Amino acid sequence: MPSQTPIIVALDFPSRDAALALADRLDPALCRVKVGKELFTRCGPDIVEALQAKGFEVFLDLKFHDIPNTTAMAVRAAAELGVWMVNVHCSGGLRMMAACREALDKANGAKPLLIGVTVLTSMEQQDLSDIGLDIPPQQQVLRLAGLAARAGLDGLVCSAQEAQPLKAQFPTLQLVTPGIRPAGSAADDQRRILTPAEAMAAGSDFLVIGRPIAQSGDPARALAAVVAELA
Ligand SMILES: O=c1ccn([C@@H]2O[C@H](COP(=O)(O)O)[C@@H](O)[C@H]2O)c(=O)[nH]1
Repeated sequence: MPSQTPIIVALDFPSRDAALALADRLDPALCRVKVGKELFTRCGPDIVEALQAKGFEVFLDLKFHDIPNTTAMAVRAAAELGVWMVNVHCSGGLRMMAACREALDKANGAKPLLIGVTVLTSMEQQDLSDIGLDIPPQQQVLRLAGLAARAGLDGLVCSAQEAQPLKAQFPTLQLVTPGIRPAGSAADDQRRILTPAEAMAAGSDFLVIGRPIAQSGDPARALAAVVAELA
């Protein structure tokens, strides 16, 4: 049965053994898991299958960003892996996102949620200025969200700091929010952060949490604390 939890634990590890060791300490009823660039590049599709065999729904977080045909075929390949969620960069543009939507709509079998990455949660105003975007992160997020909605995407990756205005303008889009930090946790390289409870109150649908759980001495306890915070 599909899980109802909003929590997605990022398995950012360099090996299959390390990722599966953490998965074994987590309960698929309490969280989904995310396979990102490091783990997938080292282990390939096998790691997705191994996590699914343990009962986890998998968010394949490869943030595809390429020309429309290449990205659409990558999204279709992800669907064939049976992942629950897949994502592309909204800055790949409207035609690229629309091509991904069309590829998934034409695919047979279960379709993953198709999510657009807006502005990375590690970025702040200065980072945007550095790449020639002299506007606040929230303005760029809202602009990209409009494109994602036009392309028919199912949701967005954004900071929970933008969840309120996004939900007001795009109520049907699912908001997937990394940059979640329980009170007292280190921000690490994240810049636009909120606590789990703040994020849910702002309108997040899914919370992506990596290091605060994965690098804690007791991941099961760290996950239970987030579950309790949201109860
Ligand atoms: O804007 C984004 C998009 C993706 N991520 C990913 O989420 C996790 C966050 O991990 P933490 O250890 O909780 O910081 C990580 O896998 C990122 O690749 C993101 O942080 N921000």
